[in-house]
Amino acid sequence: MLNFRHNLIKLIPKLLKAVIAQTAPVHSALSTCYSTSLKYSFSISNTLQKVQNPNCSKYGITPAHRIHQSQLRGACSLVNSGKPLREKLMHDFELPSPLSGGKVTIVGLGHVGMACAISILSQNIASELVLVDRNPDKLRGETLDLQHGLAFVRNAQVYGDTQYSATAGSKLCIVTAGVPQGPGDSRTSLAPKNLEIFKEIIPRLVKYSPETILLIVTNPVDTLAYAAWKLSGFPANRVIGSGTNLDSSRFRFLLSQRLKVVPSICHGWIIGEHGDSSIPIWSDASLAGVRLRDVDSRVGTKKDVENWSQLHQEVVGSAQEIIKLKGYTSWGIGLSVAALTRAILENSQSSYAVSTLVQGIHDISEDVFLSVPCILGDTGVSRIILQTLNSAELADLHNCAKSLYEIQKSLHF
Ligand SMILES: NC(=O)C1=CN([C@@H]2O[C@H](COP(=O)(O)OP(=O)(O)OC[C@H]3O[C@@H](n4cnc5c(N)ncnc54)[C@H](O)[C@@H]3O)[C@@H](O)[C@H]2O)C=CC1
Ligand SMILES: CC(=O)C(=O)O
Repeated sequence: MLNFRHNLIKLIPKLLKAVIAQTAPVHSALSTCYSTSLKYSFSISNTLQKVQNPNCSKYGITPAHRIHQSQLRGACSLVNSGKPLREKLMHDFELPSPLSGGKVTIVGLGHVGMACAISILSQNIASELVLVDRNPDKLRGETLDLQHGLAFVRNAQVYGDTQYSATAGSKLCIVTAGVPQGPGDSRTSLAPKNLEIFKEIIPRLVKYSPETILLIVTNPVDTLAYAAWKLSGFPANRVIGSGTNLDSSRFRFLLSQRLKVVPSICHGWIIGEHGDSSIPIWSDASLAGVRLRDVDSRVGTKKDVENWSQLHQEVVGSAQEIIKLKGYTSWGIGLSVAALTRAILENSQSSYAVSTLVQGIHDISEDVFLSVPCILGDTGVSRIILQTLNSAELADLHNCAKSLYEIQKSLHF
């Protein structure tokens, strides 16, 4: 590299002569050789692999020194003192692809949207985060606030816009926009209002990112995941509700508290509807692979003297408890969504309880979205795990499907 740079510097007089005498494209190529030789130790060898400009030979430059003009466009500015500082500081050599595959949009910058954003950013999951909200002041404020922390995370771009064109080419669109529950409100009571909001949002996301995956968080999440599926016209694998991933995580936390271990080694699925009628699968609950029911078959049943089933009641009551205490829930769902986002962007093929179209699964006849363990990757839901459910669990799941179907029938999509 050093020898080569030395040789290039020796060529400078010839190059300058050529620059003055010749046409614009050649000028650009040659003056780039000049500035490159003087200013940079950056990848000259890389440049030479791509050299193509045959005109260089006219000026006594050997084929090895030919430099493709397009690779070096902009470097002329380095010899032009009238150019902006940015161009004096840097030569745009090979700009990153605008569509890196890691572009994520979040619509709705309330408590939940921002918790999703900070969880995704701080874990370096997305390379590009686009924030959308209908409130322009909130949008600008939240965007600036996040941008001011970007020096402390791995390279990621964050920008906000009220226009959906900014979301174009998103790999994943997370929707948290909508009316939240107040104390005492049920999730299902939000359905009519949030459906109207979805009628506005979903077609716009689809217009600009027709290949995206939709991850729905707004409540009632199962009904709205169904709505997003209908409104988008997407195949079902590309519409996911955050579902009972949060409920399962709450369950694992509570198990860990009782067992006095960390949540990551406690396993247990909560399936069905996110919220009040969710279903705990006690038969699968385990500590580091040891099933609780293999140790005590009464766990989670009415005969259980230790009352482990209380944990599920606590899961069901969690949201209202937090809403009463702080007004809203945010961190748990933010981290849950970040985990789902990572699985999709990294094509991890890991399993999560998320809301998906379950028609035909476990003999469910209704076209409803409910949570079951799903494998997630870059196609969205790649597989649904067919759990071994006992008759009571199956009956609960069928009841869930029926009640969701009734709610859907009362809505106008
Ligand atoms: N699935 C889950 O596990 C959870 C779901 N949620 C749900 O998430 C939703 C959001 O909750 P929060 O963030 O607490 O509410 P919030 O009121 O703090 O934020 C909602 C945001 O949506 C925006 N918005 C409303 N309509 C919009 C539209 N048409 N276009 C763009 N932006 C719009 C608002 O301007 C606001 O910034 C609620 O439905 C809530 O029930 C909340 C926690 C957990
Ligand atoms: C609000 C809500 O759905 C939750 O935190 O579970």
